[in-house]
Amino acid sequence: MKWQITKVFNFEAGHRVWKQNLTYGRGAQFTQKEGVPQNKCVNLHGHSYTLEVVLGSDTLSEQDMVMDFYHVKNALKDLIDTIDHSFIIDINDPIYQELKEVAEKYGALKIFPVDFCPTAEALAKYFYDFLKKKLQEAGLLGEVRVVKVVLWETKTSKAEYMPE
Ligand SMILES: Nc1nc2c(c(=O)[nH]1)N=C([C@H](O)[C@H](O)COP(=O)(O)OP(=O)(O)OP(=O)(O)O)CN2
Repeated sequence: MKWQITKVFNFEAGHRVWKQNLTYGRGAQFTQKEGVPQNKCVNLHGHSYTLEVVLGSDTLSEQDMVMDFYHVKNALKDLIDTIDHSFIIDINDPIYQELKEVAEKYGALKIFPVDFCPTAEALAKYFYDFLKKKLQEAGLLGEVRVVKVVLWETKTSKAEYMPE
């Protein structure tokens, strides 16, 4: 890709990494020396997320742009507005049904159901797939590619999704 542009979005959301288990699995050997760690991310908690979407193209439009940043913003606007101040929850999470009932009963909990454990990695893929589909529907995929999506969960932790 000759050109790449990046648009940054910020949103607040809660989630819970219900699959977190620090006692086994990939990398657990680095943690075992600390004793039994707490799986703190299984708790309901929130983040000020920063999302970076990178679009690329080998050509510029008649306006000398990969795509106007304004259009990039609008392609994701509805999704960002929906996920902002929501609680992202996996429909396979054992507490999903009860949380859904609480949300319906009190109306003070906006849930954003997904069908994966909402890690930074999985959410980065979610945004990537969403934006790629938008470009596809607009007939733009031949000219413009989603190069990658970066999702910052905290100031020290981010995930990147760049499948191609
Ligand atoms: N590979 C991943 N690991 C973890 C994820 C994730 O999405 N992908 N998520 C979490 C939690 O959601 C957590 O909130 C963030 O974890 P962590 O970076 O450990 O947070 P800290 O604030 O404790 O980090 P510091 O090292 O203190 O900056 C857990 N793991």
